[in-house]
Amino acid sequence: MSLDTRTPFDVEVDAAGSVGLVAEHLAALAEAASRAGAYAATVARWGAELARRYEDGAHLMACGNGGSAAEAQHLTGELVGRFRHDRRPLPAVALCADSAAHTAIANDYGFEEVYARQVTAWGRSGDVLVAFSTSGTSPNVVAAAKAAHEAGVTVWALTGPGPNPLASLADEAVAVEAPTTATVQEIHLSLVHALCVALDHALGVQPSVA
Ligand SMILES: O=C(CO)[C@@H](O)[C@H](O)[C@H](O)[C@H](O)COP(=O)(O)O
Repeated sequence: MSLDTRTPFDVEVDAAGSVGLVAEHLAALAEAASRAGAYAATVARWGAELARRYEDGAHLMACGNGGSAAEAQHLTGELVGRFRHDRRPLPAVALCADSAAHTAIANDYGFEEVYARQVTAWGRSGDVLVAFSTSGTSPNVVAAAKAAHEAGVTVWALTGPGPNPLASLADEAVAVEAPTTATVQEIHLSLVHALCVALDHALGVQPSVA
């Protein structure tokens, strides 16, 4: 076992050495965010469309890998729970969250099928699949989009720079122009919140009066 012999002073020096890298990361985010207004019209339309579909009894599914799996769960958490203001729970499922189904499908049919099979199980005409992939090439997310179309489910994709296979396959896509996976993910998270803003507006959700 090796002991860390650094003093608190050394650690401060190390931290100072990374300040430039941190600032660079944040500058890339600010730069990407400054261009994200270009996605506003699409996300606002998705919010209004989702509200209309929820009124008709539709469901939302979301999927992605790694950080994008977390984005998928973040979105469905906002919908089943709430965003800024109290409202009824909205039906939404993150397909990455069922570990038993996920591992069984991966084990028995292959990893590419983990989302497609769940989309086929749950998806009904009029539902929406929100598919996250920073590369737009993840085979399991692309397969989910194909399965969605076979089931009459609308696909909205959030990806990194286009063109990419998922964006091309989706009914509509926001292909975020950003230099790294991390920055694309950070803009995707903002767009998840923006979608909730648009949805709640379309549903007429108001701050509750205390
Ligand atoms: O979060 C990160 C990197 O920031 C990683 O976990 C990343 O999400 C994974 O490498 C994913 O497998 C990438 O897949 P995708 O976004 O290209 O579909």
